[in-house]
Amino acid sequence: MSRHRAVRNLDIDDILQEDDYDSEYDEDAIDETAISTEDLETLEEALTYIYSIIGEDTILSEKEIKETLWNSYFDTEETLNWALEKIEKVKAIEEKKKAKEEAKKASQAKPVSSLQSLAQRNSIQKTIPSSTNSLSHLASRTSNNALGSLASLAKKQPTTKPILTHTPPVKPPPVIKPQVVVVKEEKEEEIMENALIAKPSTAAQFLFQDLPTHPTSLEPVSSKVSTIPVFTFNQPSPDDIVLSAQNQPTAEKKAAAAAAAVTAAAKPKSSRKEEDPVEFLSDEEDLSQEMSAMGFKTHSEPLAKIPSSKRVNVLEEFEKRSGAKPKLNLVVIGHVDAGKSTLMGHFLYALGQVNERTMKKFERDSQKIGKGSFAFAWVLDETGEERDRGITMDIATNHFETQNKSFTLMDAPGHRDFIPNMISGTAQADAAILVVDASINAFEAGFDAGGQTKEHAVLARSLGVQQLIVAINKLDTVSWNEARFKEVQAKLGAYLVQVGFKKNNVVFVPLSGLTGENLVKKSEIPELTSWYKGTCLLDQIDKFSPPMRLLDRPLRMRVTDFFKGGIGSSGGVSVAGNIESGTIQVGEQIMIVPGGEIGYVKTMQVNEEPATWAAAGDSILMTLVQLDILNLSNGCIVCTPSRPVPVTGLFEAQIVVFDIRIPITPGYPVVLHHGSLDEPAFVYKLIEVLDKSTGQVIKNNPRCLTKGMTAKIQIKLSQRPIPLETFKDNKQLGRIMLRKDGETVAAGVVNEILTFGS
Ligand SMILES: Nc1nc2c(ncn2[C@@H]2O[C@H](COP(=O)(O)OP(=O)(O)OP(=O)(O)O)[C@@H](O)[C@H]2O)c(=O)[nH]1
Repeated sequence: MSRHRAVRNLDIDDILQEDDYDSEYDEDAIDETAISTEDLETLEEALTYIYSIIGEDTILSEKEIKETLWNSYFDTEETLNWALEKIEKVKAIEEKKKAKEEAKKASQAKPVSSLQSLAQRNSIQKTIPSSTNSLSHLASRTSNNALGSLASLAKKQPTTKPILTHTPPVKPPPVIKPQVVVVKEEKEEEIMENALIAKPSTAAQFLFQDLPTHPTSLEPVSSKVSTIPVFTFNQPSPDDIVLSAQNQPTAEKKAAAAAAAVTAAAKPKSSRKEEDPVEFLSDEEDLSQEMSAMGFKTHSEPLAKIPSSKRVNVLEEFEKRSGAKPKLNLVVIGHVDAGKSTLMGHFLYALGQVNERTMKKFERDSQKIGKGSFAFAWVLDETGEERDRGITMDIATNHFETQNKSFTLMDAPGHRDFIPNMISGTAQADAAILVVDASINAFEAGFDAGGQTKEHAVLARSLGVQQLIVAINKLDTVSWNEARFKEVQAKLGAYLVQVGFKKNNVVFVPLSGLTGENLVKKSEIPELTSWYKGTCLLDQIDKFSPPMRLLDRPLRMRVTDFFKGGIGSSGGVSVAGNIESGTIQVGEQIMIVPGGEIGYVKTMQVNEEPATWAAAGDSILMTLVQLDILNLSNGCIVCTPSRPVPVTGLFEAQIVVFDIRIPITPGYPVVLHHGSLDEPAFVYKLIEVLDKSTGQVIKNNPRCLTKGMTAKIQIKLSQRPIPLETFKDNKQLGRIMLRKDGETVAAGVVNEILTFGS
C-alpha cells in the first residue's frame, strides 16, 4: 500500500476527517476483481477527503472529480494514475457484473456489488453510514449526464444499511447545472422581456391547466399526479428556467444574458430541437457571465496578440520539457543559525554552481569583517545587511540540477522577525529541507518553545509541503555521535508525524554544512560510515517526487517583485513571480488583479534563461508592456483576462487553531498571510466547531475557539480586498495562515468567497 498510499495535507488532515465506516458486504458476489480492499479504502478515503473540502452540496462532473482528485489529494502523477486506473478497473468490473445481473434478472438474484463482495472476501465487516459514505456521496453529486467511472462505482455502494439487508443502489439524483437562459435569434429586449416572464412549472401547469385563472377550489391533486409526465432532468426543468429568469433583473445580468445569446448564436448548432429555448453554456461562458454578474471585469478581446504561426503549444512543450527533467521548488527552512545558508552555499559550491574565484573572494571578504565562518552563507546571503548581521532576511533563490530533476532553491530566513518572508517562500515550495543544529543545547533551543524549528515545520505542512528532508547539521561539533543523531531524530520525528507529515515522506540525513560532509557525495569518514548507511543529501533530494501542476487551469502568477524597465534595459515593467497555475507565453494578454489592468507579455525568462513560454511551477521574470506600474504590488496576481481571480474582503475558511494563549473570539485581529501577501484582517464570525476525528459539527455559533480546535469561521479584511480562491478551485491560492503578535495562531483553507470586489 505504501507505494500508492496517498499523502494528504496537514491542515486538511487535521481539519477534515476520515470516514469511520463500518459495513457488511454481500456474500454472494465473490468475483474476479484483482483490486484489493486497501485500494478501495484509499479511493474512498480520497473521495471523502475531497467532499470534506468541496462541501456537501457540490456537484462535480467526471472531469472535475478527476481534477479534484489530483488537485486535492493525489499530489503526484503516479498516485493519480494509480487511482484512475483502479477506478477504471472497478468500472469495467461493475459493467460486467451489471450485464451478468441483467441476464440473471428473471431469477431475481439479489443485486450485488463487486466492491461489497470484495470486502466480504476480505472479511471486512463494515457498515457505511449514509452521511459518511464518500462513494455514495459522489453518486448523488455527480451530474447525470457526466456520470463516469467514479459515479458508477459510487452507485453500487449501499447507503445506510449493511448489505445483508440490502437497499437498492442509490440512483444519483438529477442534477441541473446552473444555467443562463438563452433564447436564440431574438433581439436583446425580446430576450430579456421573455426571460423575465415567469412561467409555471411543469407540475403547476399540469395541475392548473383546466382551472380558472383564480381557482376557488382545487381538484384533489392525487387524481392527476399519476399522469404527470416524468421529467427526466436531462435538461433544466421549467422551474429552473423560471428561477433563472427571475434571477436576471440587473443591468449586468441582462448584458450577460444578451452576451450569452450572442455567443450561443455564434456556436455551432447543437442537436437540440430548434424550438427548445434552453442552451447550455460552456464552463468558460458560464464563469465569465457569473463573474460579470458579480461585478468583475471580464474581457472578450482576444487573449493573445500573437500571430497563430508564432503561438507555442505550451502543453506540448511542457510535455517535452517534463520528459527531460521535472522541475521542483525546494525551500530550506529551520531555526535561526541552524546553518541553512552555509549548508546550501556549500552544496551549490560542491555542485560547481559557484566558481572557485568567487568562493575565494567570499572567504577573504568575510574574514575581513570577522565573519569567516559565513563564507559559504554568502553564496545565498547577498545583501550587505545580511552579510554584516550574519543572518538571512529575505528569500534567496538559486537553481541547480540533480541527476533526474531540476530545482529552484529558496533559502528562507530563520529569524522570527522574518517569518512572513519564510511563509512567502514556503508557499511556493513542492518540498523542503528542514535544517536542525545538532550541537549540544542548540537543537533544544530551536525545538523548544519559542524556537523556530517547530513553527517552521508546522508552517511548511500547513502550506502544503508534504515531502521533507531533515538535515541534521553540525554533527562535526559532536564528533558524528550516533546517539545524538538518534536523539534528534526521535524527538523531531515524533513531532513531525504529530503535525501531519507522513513517516514515509520524512528522511533524516546526517551532515555538516561547514565541512561539506555527506552533501553531494556519500561520506567516507569512519565516524559516520560506521553507523550511517543512507544516502548523501544530493541523492536524497533527487528522490523528491515531482508534484502535479495545474496546467489546464486559468493563469495565476503571484507577483513577488516588480520594477520599472524591462529585461535587458527595454521599456515596460519587469515582474517576477511564481506561476501557480496555467501557462503563459510571450505576446499574450494578461490581467493584473486587483485593479483589472490589462497588459502584454513582451519578453520572459525562466530560471534566468530567455524563454517564450512558462507553465505552472515556473518562477519567472517577464517584461510587461502597456500597463501602469502603479497598478502593481507584491502579492497581486497576474491572470488570464477571461478568467480573473476573485477579489474578496470577506470569506469563509476552515481552520485549525494552533497553540494559542488567548482564545479566538469574533473581532480577533490577525495578519492574514496568503502567499507572499500579508494583510490586516479580523475574525468576523465563528460559524461552527468541528470534531477533528469525525468531522461532525459539535457546536454551532461558538463563543470562542481555543488551542487545537478545528472550526469554520468568516474572515474579513480590515483595509482592502485581496485576490483569493477557494481551495477546491486552486489549492495554491486557497490556503491561508493567520498570525498575531509574531506568532502563527491558525492555518486553513478557503471554503467560500462571500463578497466579491474587482
Ligand atoms: N561547526 C559547524 N558550524 C556550522 C555548520 N553549518 C553552519 N555553521 C555555522 O553556523 C553559523 C550560522 O550559519 P548560517 O548558515 O548563517 O545559518 P542560517 O541558518 O542560514 O542562519 P539564518 O538564515 O540567519 O537563520 C555560521 O557561523 C556557520 O559557520 C556546521 O555544519 N558545522
